Amino acid sequence: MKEKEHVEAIRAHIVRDAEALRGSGKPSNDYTETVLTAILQNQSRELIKSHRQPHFARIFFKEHGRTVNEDAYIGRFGIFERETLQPIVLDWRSPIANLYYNDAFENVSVDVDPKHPLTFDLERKRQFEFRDGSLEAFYDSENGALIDRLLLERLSARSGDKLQDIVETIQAEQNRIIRADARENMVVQGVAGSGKTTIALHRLSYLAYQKRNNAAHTQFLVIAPNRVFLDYIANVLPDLGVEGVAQYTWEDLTHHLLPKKTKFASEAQKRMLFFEESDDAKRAEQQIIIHAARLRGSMAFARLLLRVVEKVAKQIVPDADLVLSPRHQMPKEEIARRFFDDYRYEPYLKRRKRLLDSLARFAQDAIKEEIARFDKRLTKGRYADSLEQSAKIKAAIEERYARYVRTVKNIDIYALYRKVLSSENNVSRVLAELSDDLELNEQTKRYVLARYAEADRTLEWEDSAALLFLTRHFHGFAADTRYAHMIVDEAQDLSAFQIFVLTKLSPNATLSIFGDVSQSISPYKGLTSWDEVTRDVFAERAAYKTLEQSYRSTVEIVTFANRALQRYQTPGIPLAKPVLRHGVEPEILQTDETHEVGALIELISRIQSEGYKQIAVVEKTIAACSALQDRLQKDAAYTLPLLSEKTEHYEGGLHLMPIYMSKGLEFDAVIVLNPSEHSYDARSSLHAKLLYVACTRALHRLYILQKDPLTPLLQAE
Ligand SMILES: Nc1ncnc2c1ncn2[C@@H]1O[C@H](COP(=O)(O)OP(=O)(O)OP(=O)(O)O)[C@@H](O)[C@H]1O
Repeated sequence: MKEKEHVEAIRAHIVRDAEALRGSGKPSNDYTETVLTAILQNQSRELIKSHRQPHFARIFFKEHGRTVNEDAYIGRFGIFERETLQPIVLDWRSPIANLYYNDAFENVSVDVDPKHPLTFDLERKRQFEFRDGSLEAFYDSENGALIDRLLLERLSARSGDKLQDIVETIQAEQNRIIRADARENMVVQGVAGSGKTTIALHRLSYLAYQKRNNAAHTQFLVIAPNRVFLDYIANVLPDLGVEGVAQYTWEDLTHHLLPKKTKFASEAQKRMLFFEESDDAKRAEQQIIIHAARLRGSMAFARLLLRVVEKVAKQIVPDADLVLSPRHQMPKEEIARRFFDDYRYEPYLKRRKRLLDSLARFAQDAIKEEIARFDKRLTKGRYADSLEQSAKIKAAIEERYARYVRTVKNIDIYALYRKVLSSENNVSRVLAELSDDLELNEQTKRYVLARYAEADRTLEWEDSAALLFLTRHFHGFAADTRYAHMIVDEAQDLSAFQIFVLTKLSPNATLSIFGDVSQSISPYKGLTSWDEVTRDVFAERAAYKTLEQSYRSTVEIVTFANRALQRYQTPGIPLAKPVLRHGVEPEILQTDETHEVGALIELISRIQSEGYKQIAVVEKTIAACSALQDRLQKDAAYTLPLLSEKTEHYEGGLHLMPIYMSKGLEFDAVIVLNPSEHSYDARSSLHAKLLYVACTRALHRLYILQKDPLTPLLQAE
């Protein structure tokens, strides 16, 4: 059958099937029926989505040991004959679809049945091009070259308003990550634009497909850097057929899990200290702040806290018997047994509550029995005496009970936390594990001790991992945080301790962690290498994978961005390799103070006239952004909307933003404003990384608008 006719035949099937599904499944109180209805509704939604483009590829293959040649169509969603269960189109996530994504053509092993992988030879891959729902053309490839052609075409046509799915062009190295074993934890280090965010979300879709018949195992969590970013990725999961994934920023998750509303200091001031000009005094202060942050984000600190937790837990149970009457006593061993054995699956303060409840029942029984005993001994007519005496018995037991209960210690995790960090011994011990620099350790110790001695000092985000850790042990986490799998994006901004806390969120969850340490641009937090995560958090049991190809930007832009980074390359982390998509060389435009505003407006308008809509104008700091906004308004009545952490919704378009807000996003064109030698110090790896992040946000065009001499960081060597 010709391909066009085949598409129409599939569409006719879709219409029939969707019609049949419409009546099936009804509201019910029965669990099985409810699940079934949800599955049918889901199938119906997928069929409707498939109608426009039922498939995007076809593969021709032969299984080893068999003589027949086979073929299969691959689409976003599987379509099958309902009676015979014969596939018409295979879901891109199905095992056989692996043949399409694999770069080899011969001896490709596929886990159709995980216990017996099958081996195939691939004869051809066919790709289909649909335009506005109509099949325009198809191309065959016997060696993979064609796949590159489609990839280049897709990347050239890409516009960065919202992240999109890439099921047609997933690359082999990305496919291996998407399909990695769900039972395995994974750390992925990928250069800027290597598709980390995209494949993280495709991985969730793949896992959801694998577990599609088991609703209890499809609870997923995505941790992303900010709300703008969550908006940016919002469309991908629904497009990939995954609904209801919990999505949090670290900040939102922290507020959700802590036992009470806690105020954390904003990071604005700290960012100023690092991003504005530095002198020697400021640099010294920065070192101490970085070291104090490392202390609180380290696994050495987590280990110290665990020891503290175990010690404090022992102090909750009094070292004395509960004696309510000569006949009603509970030995301390029994009380400890209840606390440490009977309730061992509960967090400590829940155990404490259960213990107190059980002691209260014991006291009530004691009162009843002692009064009954007294009543039995009474002779007739002494009713008034009896009442009086019963009240006395009750009061005496209650008094003894209350006295005992006062010795069952309660724990305030906030006070405990401050106490831990007000102890010279604790702080010195952890610092000594982190660094041999005695002077720096000493200064940091003094800084930390002074900070935590003050009971009303506002907490910082650096404290959040420890507070969550204490919450978990003493209060427990809310029951709605049971996940099968968690995706952490931009994970270089989290500390090892934060990632460790995430591993403790759900008992059996696994994590896929994506990030790029070359984009660690918050020196006071985050990771500079993955070692502490792979070694201390996962005890070397997480798979470590790297992605080196950069797909987002043109060769010219990636080469330019690499200039900044190559001086400060993290050992073991390679520079980005661009996919062979060429474009226009980045342009460095000269201007001066008087003409800067006019030049910027003119440049924006030139870019827009070329058809680009997603444009970022980036400055180093939020203060510089505000100053520019004012000047544009005053000098030219020009409004340039600002993207900041206060932005609630992101719809794309033209924006001014500090570089740290652009992280994770992408734009058709990026204008970097005045990266001078003054504002981007060639001796600062932080400044180099900031420029790297800024430049790698651009898909097609990069401009530098320069009024002062260009920083050496962006000059050709
Ligand atoms: N296989 C692919 N096919 C088509 N486009 C791709 C592919 N891989 C990545 N891309 C595109 O490359 C761009 C970068 O992807 P993404 O934002 O996921 O990368 P990232 O590694 O998270 O980047 P960064 O760390 O710089 O924020 C996106 O436009 C994405 O659609």
